[in-house]
Amino acid sequence: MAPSPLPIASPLLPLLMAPVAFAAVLAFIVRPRSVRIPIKGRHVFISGGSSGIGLALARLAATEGARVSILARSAVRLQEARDAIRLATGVDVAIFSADVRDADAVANAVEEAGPVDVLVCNHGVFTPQELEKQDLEEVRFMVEINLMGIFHLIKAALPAMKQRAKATGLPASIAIMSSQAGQVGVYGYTAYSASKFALRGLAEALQHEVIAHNIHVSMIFPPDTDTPGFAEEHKRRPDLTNIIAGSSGGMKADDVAKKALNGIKSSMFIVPCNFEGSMLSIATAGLSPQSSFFTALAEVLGAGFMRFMGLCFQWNWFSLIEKWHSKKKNM
Ligand SMILES: NC(=O)C1=CN([C@@H]2O[C@H](COP(=O)(O)OP(=O)(O)OC[C@H]3O[C@@H](n4cnc5c(N)ncnc54)[C@H](OP(=O)(O)O)[C@@H]3O)[C@@H](O)[C@H]2O)C=CC1
Ligand SMILES: CCCCCCCCCCCCCCCC(=O)[C@@H](N)CO
Repeated sequence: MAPSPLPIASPLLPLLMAPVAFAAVLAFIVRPRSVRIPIKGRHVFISGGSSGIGLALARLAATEGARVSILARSAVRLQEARDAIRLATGVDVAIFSADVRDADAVANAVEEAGPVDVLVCNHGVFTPQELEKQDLEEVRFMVEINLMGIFHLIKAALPAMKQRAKATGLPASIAIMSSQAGQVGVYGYTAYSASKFALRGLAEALQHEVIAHNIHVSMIFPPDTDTPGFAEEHKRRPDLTNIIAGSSGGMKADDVAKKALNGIKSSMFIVPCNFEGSMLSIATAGLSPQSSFFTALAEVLGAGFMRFMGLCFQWNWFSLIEKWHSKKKNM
């Protein structure tokens, strides 16, 4: 008679079962539950939709059959964007000229546009400079547009979004454009990084408040992206900002738009855009919501190693800063 395999297996069994049990627990606890957010036939409202990443997103959403509204300050650039999107897709987008710093103007535009299903808060300004050299006016400019402007948009759109989500039974989305400089502070970006980090607190708290209304919040974290805004920024960016931002590979606006829209559709809270961005997102996962089991697993298993990688990057950056200063002294 063959010996029973049980006596050998029994001490090993719990050991083998532990990872499976852990994975099951993780799959059970991830919140909010992931949903698919449809784009076709829905109203997508994009601030800063007349240029760069916002324009690429507007074009993509129009291609996918959404009704698209874009908002920005310059009426001329809005008209040009509308023409370019019509040429590329045959679709007409609605345009709204308003400054996001003006809460009333934003509320009027949002009301005129009609209830929104997917709100993309994408507008933003970036004028890098060492804080000591930067005027407070410029700091205020960035905070007022990049942070307060987002509050104005969300406050204006939320009531009708809630009603619409309830009436249609379809999940809605509020997406916020941050930056990798909103995950790690970067030389030359004191005001910009502050304005972008702040959005994370806003987004995490907001997700708690709107989940019961079937609204999902997404934060998008692009690296340097080839856009008209970036071309302007690049002219005046301090050397060290260029070097440190270069740690993450640059992207095209269309590719960022694709990543962003896919992230929005699968209701991801954190949406990284490139490989470095995925590492950065694991290293800075903190207490953010996570609806993907696989990403949650990568975060839990990768935490220690990614912290180590983060320290290596900081070591590198501080060495570069030190070298840059000693080179300047010798010149
Ligand atoms: N390009 C990059 O390297 C990166 C960009 N980002 C972020 O992505 C977003 C888009 O950037 P990008 O496409 O490069 O920017 P662009 O400068 O190319 O476009 C910015 C858009 O925002 C609008 N906008 C700016 N200020 C206001 C305002 N006060 N009121 C209303 N609309 C406004 C602009 O229109 P108008 O001027 O007519 O108002 C324009 O449509 C920003 O939030 C930026 O911080 C994040 C990481 C990297
Ligand atoms: C585990 C560790 C992972 C490490 C990877 C780190 C890479 C960080 C680089 C920071 C890049 C900041 C770009 C800001 C772009 C931007 O917002 C401006 N162009 C303004 O628009």
